[in-house]
Amino acid sequence: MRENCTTLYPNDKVARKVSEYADRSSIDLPDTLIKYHQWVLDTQPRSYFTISLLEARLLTWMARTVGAKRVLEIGAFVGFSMGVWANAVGPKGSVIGLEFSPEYAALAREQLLKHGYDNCSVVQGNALEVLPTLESEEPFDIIFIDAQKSGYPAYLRTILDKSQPGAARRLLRRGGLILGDNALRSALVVDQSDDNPATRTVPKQTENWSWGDVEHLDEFNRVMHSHDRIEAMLLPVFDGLGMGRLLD
Ligand SMILES: C[S@@+](CC[C@H](N)C(=O)[O-])C[C@H]1O[C@@H](n2cnc3c(N)ncnc32)[C@H](O)[C@@H]1O
Repeated sequence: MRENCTTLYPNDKVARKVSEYADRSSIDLPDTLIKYHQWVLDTQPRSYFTISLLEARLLTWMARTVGAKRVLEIGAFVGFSMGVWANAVGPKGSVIGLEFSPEYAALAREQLLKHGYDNCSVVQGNALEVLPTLESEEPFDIIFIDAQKSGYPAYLRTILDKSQPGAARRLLRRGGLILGDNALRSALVVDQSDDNPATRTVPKQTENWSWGDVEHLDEFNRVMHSHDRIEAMLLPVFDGLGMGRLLD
């Protein structure tokens, strides 16, 4: 490498081929998860909310690598990524998902069961209020943040506050993972100039998103990187996956 730059792929065509190749060359997912994903694509107007199958493979691989048995997801939508965690932790593990929308929460509960995952529970409510009051008997091994982007810094603060070393009950275990999806948001966090086509294609304001949220994602990434209790890695694939390991 002549300069310190990780150029991912030269153009979209090559990137698509590489993504499909990586998909075929990565950890297998059970048919039931493939069908669940297809159900989301076929039935949900906001199917773009859900993670890709390649990201599902990465999350499965990570969960297995850290021996995760308990996963908390913030922003469950219709439950597909909860199903991914449920498959990864196995029937003796458990997954809790927080979801604001009563309709999505109900669909998530229904579809998780329909696809054979009975080790999941969905808590309906505003995760900004639910997370600080969540009582967990055992700490989680992984917390996956995938709700409204403006909430990421607050979710991170709460996780750290509620995971104090030596506390009788803590949210995340020592060595546990904090994962933040969409940490780069179509690269808008890094580049909002005309060079970035997302400045023309990403809407300024939707139900769960406004351009001002870029600042909150940037704050999340900065705190993940600079906090002395976290070792961070920001992966520039998918829509940016912020990853942090809790050190104490
Ligand atoms: C990107 S989607 C999650 C996708 C899901 N993790 C998946 O991969 O299938 C974000 C979800 O967060 C939910 N959400 C937004 N704000 C929330 C909040 N304050 N508390 C809980 N859920 C919230 C939205 O209703 C939406 O379903």
